[in-house]
Amino acid sequence: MTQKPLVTRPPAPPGAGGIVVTGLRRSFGDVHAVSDMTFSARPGRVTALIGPNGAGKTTLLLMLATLLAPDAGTISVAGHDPVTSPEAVRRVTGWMPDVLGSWNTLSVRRAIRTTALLYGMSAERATERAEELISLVSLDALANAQTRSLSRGQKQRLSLARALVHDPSVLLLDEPASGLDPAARVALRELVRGLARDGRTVLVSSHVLAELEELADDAVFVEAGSTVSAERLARAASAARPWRIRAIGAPDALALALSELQVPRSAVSTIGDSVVVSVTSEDVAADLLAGLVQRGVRVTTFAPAVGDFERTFLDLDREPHAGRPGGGTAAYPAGHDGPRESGDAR
Ligand SMILES: Nc1ncnc2c1ncn2[C@@H]1O[C@H](COP(=O)(O)OP(=O)(O)OP(=O)(O)O)[C@@H](O)[C@H]1O
Repeated sequence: MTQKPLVTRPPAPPGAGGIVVTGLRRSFGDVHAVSDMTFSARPGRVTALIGPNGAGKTTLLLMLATLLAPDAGTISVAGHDPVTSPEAVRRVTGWMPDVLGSWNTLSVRRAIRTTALLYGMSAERATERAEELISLVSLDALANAQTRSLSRGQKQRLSLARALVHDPSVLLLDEPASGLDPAARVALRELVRGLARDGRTVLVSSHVLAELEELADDAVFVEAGSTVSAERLARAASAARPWRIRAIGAPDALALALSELQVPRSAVSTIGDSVVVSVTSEDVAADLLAGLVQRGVRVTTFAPAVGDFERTFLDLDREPHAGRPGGGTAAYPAGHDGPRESGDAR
């Protein structure tokens, strides 16, 4: 498996496609919800927005969606400024809020159709579009159900359908997988990746890092209202990482081989039937695996114990940083250029 490269990039020049944010700030009284955010999200890619509770993710998304004015800084959404050209931004942006505000007594079909009419579609086109989207998000069986009767996961699917009504080139998804069962999560992931493959810019906020690992190409790390610096991300990338090892046969064989390979005892722990070894790089991991196999250890699992996003998130959390507790932003191309690890070690 290929470790995701931890490379930061400067924001694209204003006016370019996708999302470009520079020096963004927004406070609520004394609370600096967004204090210094700078990043870009590129067309054709899914960008994860990662940060602890209260880091400023929703406040950022609201500003991108024209629903909240920044105090300072600049935003470009597909070349448009949400402050000076909110209508242009709304035409190109699909917004899926973390909680769906819907017309409770309308059916799913009518809710989508009404949204399409509000976007200026003809009655005939709005009807067609509602059917297309109902099928896309697999709400066919519930098309005539009142939206108030939907479960949380079904509401999420309706919310996504509404966000897609006008075929936007930029998608802002706030916790899209919240409330979805595993099968619906997989379907959402395929759908969102397909939307990005078609050239859309997708910015997605979620707390479920393992899920973002599967979904996102890039990541923006946010802490206490700011984007995390390239230097801190680079430090986090070079930190030691836990690898999980399982082997068939006598447990002592693995322990003996690790000792022969001079792996310090302090770098080894046991979780259930796995041994977890702290490893500083993929090169070291490759040598370790080769050494174990040479010594006759019958290795069945050898993989990072946590995903790249989760590891970076946890490493950042351990480091002291400026700003309010829990808050910062960073850009982290995740690289979907190789096959992924099976995930059995997550
Ligand atoms: N309208 C508001 N009035 C006052 N404070 C607010 C308002 N909206 C957000 N905040 C505060 O701003 C900070 C950032 O909130 P925000 O909702 O953007 O964080 P978040 O990263 O989306 O959090 P979570 O992951 O928990 O959803 C928090 O301290 C929050 O309490």
